[in-house]
Amino acid sequence: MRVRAPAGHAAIVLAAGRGVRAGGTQPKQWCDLGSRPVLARALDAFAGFERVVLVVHEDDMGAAIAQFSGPVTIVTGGETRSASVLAGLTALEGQASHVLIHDGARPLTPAPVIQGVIDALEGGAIAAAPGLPVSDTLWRGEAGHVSDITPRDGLYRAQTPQGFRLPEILAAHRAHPEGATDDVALALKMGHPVAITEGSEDNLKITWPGDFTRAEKLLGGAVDIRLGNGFDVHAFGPGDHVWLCGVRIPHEAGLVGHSDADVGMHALTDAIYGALAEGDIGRHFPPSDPQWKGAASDIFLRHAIDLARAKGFRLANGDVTLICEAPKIGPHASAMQARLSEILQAEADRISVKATTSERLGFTGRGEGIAAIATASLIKG
Ligand SMILES: Nc1ccn([C@@H]2O[C@H](COP(=O)(O)OP(=O)(O)OP(=O)(O)O)[C@@H](O)[C@H]2O)c(=O)n1
Ligand SMILES: C[C@](O)(CO)[C@H](O)COP(=O)(O)O
Repeated sequence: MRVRAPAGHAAIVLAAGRGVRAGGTQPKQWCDLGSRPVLARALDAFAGFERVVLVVHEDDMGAAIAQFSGPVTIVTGGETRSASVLAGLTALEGQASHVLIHDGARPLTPAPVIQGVIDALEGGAIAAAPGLPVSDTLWRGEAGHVSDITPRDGLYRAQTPQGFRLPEILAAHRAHPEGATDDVALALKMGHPVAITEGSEDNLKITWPGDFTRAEKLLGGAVDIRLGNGFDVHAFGPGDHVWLCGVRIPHEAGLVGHSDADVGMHALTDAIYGALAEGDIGRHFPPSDPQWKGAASDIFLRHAIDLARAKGFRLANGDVTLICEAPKIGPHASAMQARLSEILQAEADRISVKATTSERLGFTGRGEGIAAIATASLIKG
């Protein structure tokens, strides 16, 4: 489900905290969760909003501009969460009717949670925020012992995004510079009713070190993995070298093809297109088009990986098998691996190049040409 953000609704994503409780060498929102920063994931949820204000610590301004500028307005936060919210609200003053205020430390907010807040505001609520009814018994503890039981009826765990009419929540923050642990508290101090919308257990806030493991488990359940295969053949013809996986190898014959006939790179390119359900090289670079005559095949491979990235995927690994009697591939395999990993901008240990003969059987066995098969796996996120 995609969030439907109405015109006039803006979002503030808070990322100016230092994440002391989570520990680590950098604030939690800048740490990777499933290979993307927590903060990038938090921002993704608001991609459908016209205006998004990202509030960061002054020390992180450079990194924020490098990674997120463009659709997002970036401002410097304050000493406390409330001070950071006020910085975000001030940047939006007069520019939106409603605002959703979200913790940048909540990377997995399901779309229905955000939509529920929007719907309540659209329905006329001044303020609305997601909560989860408390389901455990609540103790008060003193010196390691239970001293009292707090009745849990009517108690909720508050989540974000918390949504408000912008003028009202801005006035609330200005009237209460002492702040509060959330924005609902300030709306209540101003006497505004706050509608409770449906929260989600998946909408966790990374607070403690163990929360990363919980979030990774949740993410793992939703991971989108694609596999593709590719197969290609080129016949030998006149020449004194072949191109295989981007490496020029002297040989007693050349390979015949419209491009440079790099059979290994073609198979890997088709594997990536296959994983994306995007056809094959012929669809993107028609052999009938004279501009690809003699082309270096890295053009095709770069196009395939760029397409994968544009669709939000990254290469998990690629594996190419060349099938021929000659030339011998072994002495060149690591150069091929290095060249492919350079083109794909992937670590070398994600790229494999190997070879086999066909035991002198068939067209490869008779030395009439070279075949290649390849597999590529892509992961979203
Ligand atoms: N001065 C602050 C403090 C907090 N936040 C943001 O508010 C959200 C919720 O705060 P919390 O989980 O408490 O984050 P930290 O303050 O970073 O954590 P800690 O208290 O452990 O240092 C986070 O996205 C955090 O970056 C902020 O923008 N400005
Ligand atoms: C706003 C909040 O996420 C709602 O649960 C929470 O109050 C923030 O708590 P913090 O630990 O003070 O950041």
